[in-house]
Amino acid sequence: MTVKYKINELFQTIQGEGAFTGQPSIFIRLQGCPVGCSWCDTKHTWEIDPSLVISSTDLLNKKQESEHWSQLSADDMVKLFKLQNYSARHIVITGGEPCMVDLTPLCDTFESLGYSCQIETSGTFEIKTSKNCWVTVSPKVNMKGGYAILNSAMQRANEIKHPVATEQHVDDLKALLSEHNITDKPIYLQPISQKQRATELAIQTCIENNWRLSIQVHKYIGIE
Ligand SMILES: C[S@@+](CC[C@H](N)C(=O)[O-])C[C@H]1O[C@@H](n2cnc3c(N)ncnc32)[C@H](O)[C@@H]1O
Ligand SMILES: Nc1nc2[nH]cc(C(=O)O)c2c(=O)[nH]1
Ligand code: SF4
Ligand SMILES: [Mg+2]
Repeated sequence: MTVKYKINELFQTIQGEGAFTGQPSIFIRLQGCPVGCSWCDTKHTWEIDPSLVISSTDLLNKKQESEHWSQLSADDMVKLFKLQNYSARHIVITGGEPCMVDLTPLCDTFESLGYSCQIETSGTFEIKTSKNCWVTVSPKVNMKGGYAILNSAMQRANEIKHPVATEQHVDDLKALLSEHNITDKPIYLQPISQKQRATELAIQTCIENNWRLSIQVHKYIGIE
């Protein structure tokens, strides 16, 4: 049976975060996340309301963020890329929390067509994806949903991208890296909600630890 995914948004833009910043990318945003980060910038993806299903045409025509979602297979999505004349060759699967479902069939389909894949995940669900998929883990410590970071997610990560606003967030990250024995992965700090204090803290902490800064470039230049 063909797997269908719950999709909140599908659009083409420039990756604004982490190691692939600047890369033209097709974004696929899955519906549903139980993790409950108080500062989450995509709260419209949290609930899966069966009464809010829309067609793929309405999905592509969304003018603003909403809790509406479409049910699409990998092949449906490829047809939409063609319909939209997307030229990006990199696909970012985000959410919501994409790792609540098995992403392997999705990434396999895309990779068989020559696309490269990346997922953005909180590290609180087992990561099921293709071997070559680039995995960005943005670990979520002590969030309302009560989920824990999985060691398997920390080990699978190709990069760790940690949102920060306070010293506590930095301490949480250091403890996590030490607990999971992470010594050789690229670490990015991402200031929460473009706040000046958070940005200053991230800059200072990156310099002290030889980590990298990820500012959400798309928000500064006003693209999706
Ligand atoms: C919206 S999440 C979706 C994917 C997944 N649930 C996760 O948390 O990684 C995508 C990225 O945005 C980051 N993020 C969410 N809200 C943010 C905010 N207000 N400021 C900075 N980064 C934020 C997350 O930490 C994550 O790296
Ligand atoms: N341009 C752009 N880059 C992004 N990188 C990660 C995003 C996300 O919401 O997961 C995101 C997003 O929403 N837009
Ligand atoms: S895990 Fe990701 S999508 Fe879920 S609440 Fe946190 S930032 Fe938002
Ligand atoms: Mg975003």
